[in-house]
Amino acid sequence: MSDPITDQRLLYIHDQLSDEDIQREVDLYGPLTDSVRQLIAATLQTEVGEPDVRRAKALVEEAAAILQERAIPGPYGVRWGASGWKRGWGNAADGVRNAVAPPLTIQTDPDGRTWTDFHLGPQYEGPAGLTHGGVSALILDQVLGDCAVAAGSPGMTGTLTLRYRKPTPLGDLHAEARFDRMDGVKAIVKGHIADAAGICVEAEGIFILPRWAREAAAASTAG
Ligand SMILES: CCCCCCCCCCCC(=O)SCCNC(=O)CCNC(=O)[C@H](O)C(C)(C)COP(=O)(O)OP(=O)(O)OC[C@H]1O[C@@H](n2cnc3c(N)ncnc32)[C@H](O)[C@@H]1OP(=O)(O)O
Repeated sequence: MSDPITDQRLLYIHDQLSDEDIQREVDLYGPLTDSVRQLIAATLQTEVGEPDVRRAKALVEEAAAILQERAIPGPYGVRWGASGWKRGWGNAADGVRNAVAPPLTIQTDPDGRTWTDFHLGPQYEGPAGLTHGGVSALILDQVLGDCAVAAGSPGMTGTLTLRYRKPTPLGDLHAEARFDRMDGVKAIVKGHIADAAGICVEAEGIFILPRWAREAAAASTAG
C-alpha cells in the first residue's frame, strides 16, 4: 500500500535541468497557460450563439487531446534544476503551468517582507462581484508561506487564521506578509490582502516543517 509521506517526498525532484532549458520551458508553457487562463474567463463570459459554443467545445477537446498524447501521470511536484532554480509549476497560486493560478508573482524585499500585486478576473468570484473567500485564503496561504521560506523557516501550513474585514473586490489587489516570530518549530507569519481603499482580509499563519523533513535535516547536520 502506498505511504502518503513517501509519495509526497518522491514529488520533490532534483532533475538537474540547465537554466537555459528551464527558460525554454518558461517561454513555451507560460504563453500556453496564459491562453488557457483567457479561455477560462471567456467560457464564463461568452454570449455567442449555440453553434459557436459547440464549435469552441470541439476545438478545446481537440487541444486537450493533443496535450494528453504525452503527459505525466499525476501532479507536477516541486523540481529543482542544476543551479537550484525551483519550479513549483503545478502550484495552484503561482504555478507557471497552472491556468487555475491567478497567477501571483511574489517578491521579497531585503527586509524579508513578501508581497505581490495581482489581478483577479471573473473566475474568482464568490459573492456577486466579489472575491471568493477561499481564493483569498489560497493567496494568503502562498504569500505567508513564501514569507516563512524567505525567513529561513519553510514549512507546511499548520494553521491559517483569517479575518475578512471588508468585502474583497475582484480586479487589482495587493497582498503582503511579514515574519512575526518563531515558537519552537513553528514559524508565525502575518499578512493581509488590500484593495486601493485599504485592508480587506487579515491573516496569521503557523508554518511547520514536517517531522520527516526536520529529522532529515537533523541527520544531514549530524552526518
Ligand atoms: C519540505 C516541505 C517544505 C514546504 C514548503 C512549502 C511552502 C508552500 C506554501 C503553501 C502552503 C500549503 O499549501 S501547505 C498545504 C496545507 N497544509 C497541510 O496539508 C499540512 C498538513 N499537516 C501536516 O503535514 C502536519 O500536521 C504538520 C507538518 C503541520 C505538523 O506535523 P508534525 O511536524 O508531525 O507536527 P508535530 O511534530 O506533532 O508538532 C510540532 C509542533 O507543531 C504543533 N502543531 C502541529 N500541528 C499543528 C497545526 N496544524 N497547527 C498549529 N500547530 C501545530 C505541535 O503542537 C508542536 O508544537 P510544540 O509542542 O513544539 O509547541
